Amino acid sequence: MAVRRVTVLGATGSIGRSTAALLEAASPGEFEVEALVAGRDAAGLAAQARKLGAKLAVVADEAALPALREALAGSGIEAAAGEAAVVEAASRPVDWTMAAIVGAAGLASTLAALARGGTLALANKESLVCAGPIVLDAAKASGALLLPVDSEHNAIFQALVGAAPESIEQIILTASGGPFRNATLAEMRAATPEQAVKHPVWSMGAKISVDSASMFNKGLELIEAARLFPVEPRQLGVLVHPQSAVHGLVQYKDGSLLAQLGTPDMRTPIAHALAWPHRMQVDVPRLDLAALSRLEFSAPDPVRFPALRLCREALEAGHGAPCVLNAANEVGVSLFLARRLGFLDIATVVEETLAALGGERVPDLAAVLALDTAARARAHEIAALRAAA
Ligand SMILES: NC(=O)C1=CN([C@@H]2O[C@H](COP(=O)(O)OP(=O)(O)OC[C@H]3O[C@@H](n4cnc5c(N)ncnc54)[C@H](OP(=O)(O)O)[C@@H]3O)[C@@H](O)[C@H]2O)C=CC1
Ligand SMILES: CC(=O)[C@@H](O)[C@H](O)COP(=O)(O)O
Ligand SMILES: [Mn+2]
Repeated sequence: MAVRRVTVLGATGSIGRSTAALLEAASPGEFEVEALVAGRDAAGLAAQARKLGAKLAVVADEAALPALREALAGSGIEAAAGEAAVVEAASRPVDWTMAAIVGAAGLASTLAALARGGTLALANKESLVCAGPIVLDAAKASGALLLPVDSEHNAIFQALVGAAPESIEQIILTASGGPFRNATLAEMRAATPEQAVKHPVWSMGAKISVDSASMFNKGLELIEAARLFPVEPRQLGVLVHPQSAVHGLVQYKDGSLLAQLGTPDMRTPIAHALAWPHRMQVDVPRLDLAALSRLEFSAPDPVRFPALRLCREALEAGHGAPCVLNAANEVGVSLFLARRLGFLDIATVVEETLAALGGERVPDLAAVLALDTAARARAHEIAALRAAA
């Protein structure tokens, strides 16, 4: 088989490291790494670039360039920094790109990779949420193949293969319920960042871990699913499933329910996207159904987890509402992690920012970026008022 060239955006993060582990475990000559991109972790990026024999390593933060250069000295690996360098790295010709930068910060490189063509394995759900039609149009224009890596969407993609849209009755996303699945509202009000990032099942970056705790992750995933799959919002459902063994389900109109199961390890969906349409050997622990013995499912609690309602409202409102919701949530999460906002206030900041700016139109990328900036500013103002109250 011909060598496949790959680029990893967000290489030093949780998804990036899982992707690197698969590339490292592959047979010699199977993959060639073109570029690795990170935010500011120069040491982690350089170590990974050396291990994988990358041609280029890029940090978004220009202040991290001297450290990156020093860490790569003598390796022959090119080093670069800044937002333009990130986009240039994403535009370089490769067969496969992993988009795993966290947040709307990943949008420009996701679009650059799609414009170039090839396969884009998408973990960066925020880019689909804040600019869904623009991302999908970019894939269509270049003929790029967009494969979902988010575990639920990857599962649904697998359960949908070969399905006619009219045969689908419902798509169900499973949710672990996060660290506060059984917490009281009072406990959630007093929640600390340490408690919120302690996910009961998955090992992930801080932002998505907080999103899982608030269930904004599942709400963002509802919007992501509406962008990716040929169904109406009313055909999308969420079930809390604490074991996280079933990742997603498709209910067909003949009564069949198809699901994808596996141990909660992101190497499986990443490998699915890396090998598609084939399968590759992955040495993750196998799901032992007899040991698990029981699979539980329940409806999410709308009172403790208003995020699902807010995300559904933004999805129904369309236009700029998902962009505003995403930006406000990113602000809320970062303030919460910095101990400047209460956990439950994240949803309040999102709701109030949506009420202020959710009706804006976003005809093009410039409008999306302007609305993202405006929503962040408004979310900061709202959060400051809450902190002062
Ligand atoms: N982790 C998981 O299991 C899953 C994650 N996802 C999605 O995948 C994405 C990544 O998540 P995760 O890996 O957990 O996040 P992490 O926080 O672990 O990693 C984020 C990565 O993005 C880089 N980064 C941050 N800001 C920038 C920037 N401005 N420009 C370039 N790179 C940047 C970070 O670099 P640095 O290290 O230098 O800060 C790091 O490499 C998110 O969108 C998340 O929702 C989806 C499903 C599962
Ligand atoms: C692994 C993955 O895809 C995450 O998005 C995961 O779903 C988070 O867990 P929650 O179900 O708790 O949001
Ligand atoms: Mn997910």
